[in-house]
Amino acid sequence: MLKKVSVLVAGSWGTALASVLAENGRHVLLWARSEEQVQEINDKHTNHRYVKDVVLSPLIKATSSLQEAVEDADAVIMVVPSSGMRDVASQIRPFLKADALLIHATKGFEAGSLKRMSEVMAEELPECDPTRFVVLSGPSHAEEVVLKRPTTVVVAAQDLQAAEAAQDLFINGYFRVYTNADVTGVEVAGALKNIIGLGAGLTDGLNFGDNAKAALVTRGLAEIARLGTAMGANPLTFAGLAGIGDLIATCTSKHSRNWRAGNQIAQGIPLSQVLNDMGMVVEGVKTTKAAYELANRFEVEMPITRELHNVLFEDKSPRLAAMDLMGRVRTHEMEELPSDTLTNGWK
Ligand SMILES: NC(=O)C1=CN([C@@H]2O[C@H](COP(=O)(O)OP(=O)(O)OC[C@H]3O[C@@H](n4cnc5c(N)ncnc54)[C@H](OP(=O)(O)O)[C@@H]3O)[C@@H](O)[C@H]2O)C=CC1
Ligand SMILES: O=C(CO)COP(=O)(O)O
Repeated sequence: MLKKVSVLVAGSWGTALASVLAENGRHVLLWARSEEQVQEINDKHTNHRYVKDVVLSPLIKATSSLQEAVEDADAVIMVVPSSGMRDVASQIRPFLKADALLIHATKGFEAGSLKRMSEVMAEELPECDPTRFVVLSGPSHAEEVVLKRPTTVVVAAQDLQAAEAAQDLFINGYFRVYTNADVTGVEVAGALKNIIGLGAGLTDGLNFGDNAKAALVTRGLAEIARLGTAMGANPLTFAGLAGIGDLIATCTSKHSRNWRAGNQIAQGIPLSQVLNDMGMVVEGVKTTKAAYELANRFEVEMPITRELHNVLFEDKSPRLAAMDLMGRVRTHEMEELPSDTLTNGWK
């Protein structure tokens, strides 16, 4: 039985996941970095900056002490942005129980090392049992989860028991949790969908229309699956909730910070201003750079990622990027399949 459950940190998604746990009758300890936010959560049961107009369950208690949050915890849910994962993981190392269930819900890679979040956690928490690591991902905007709107996610772990423990912890009538064994696929899909979400915001901002967005999502999925498979993922994972599911949620929703960032860039607002004004994490920007580097490392073709990289970091005009994508050398739709498979239909 998982008695003590903690969530790190009290941003939008951490607060939403804490609310699901509280709905399931769990007492949750939520780590927040500022004393002011801790007081707001404990005294007013709100977290206005990250989840507006929502009254939180009294079962959620906040603390600014990582030690208090993690010591003796049976399950720790890591929801820090990818840029802070290594630092937070190293800070909790002295306090964490070796057999704690460690679930992360972060969508990104570590900049520079290009490591997946579970790899970063494993490096910083060598005493922890790697079979207790779980990733939670899928189409799940915090704004809807805190309103108890029907949502589905997937939890992946090497070990079925760990995945099922995470499933038991979160599942309820509005939050349906599936299991999957493909940790790499679920992490890669969750990170890379944000690039396509940024692209969808750009596409909509340029009024390219529905055909263009359908093309972006479909061809985006093809290049996500191409890189993911090269990194060792099961290609079928990309047809699931962490893949196509989250692409749909991110590319069609105004809740998406990545979509909104792309949309604002299309209006000519500089990237630095977009990120500054958002006041929340936009993982897709750093992930575009990481995926561009991973595509080079694994020698995988990722034309949408490459063009977005050029728009975000090389000052290329989004219209020219779109023209260059449309003008690429003609190819078979399933170009990654072996060449005899590609020609089979014509024999
Ligand atoms: N929002 C959503 O709907 C979903 C988000 N996710 C993923 O969850 C992760 C967190 O995103 P989200 O909660 O939305 O982000 P928010 O922008 O809502 O909140 C960010 C939180 O992270 C804290 N933080 C920022 N930098 C660091 C750091 N270096 N170390 C520790 N904590 C830090 C902030 O603290 P402070 O306030 O003190 O600055 C804040 O609590 C991302 O990877 C995102 O992709 C996944 C699914 C859904
Ligand atoms: O991952 C998410 C929904 O599944 C949230 O997306 P954004 O980070 O773009 O808001």
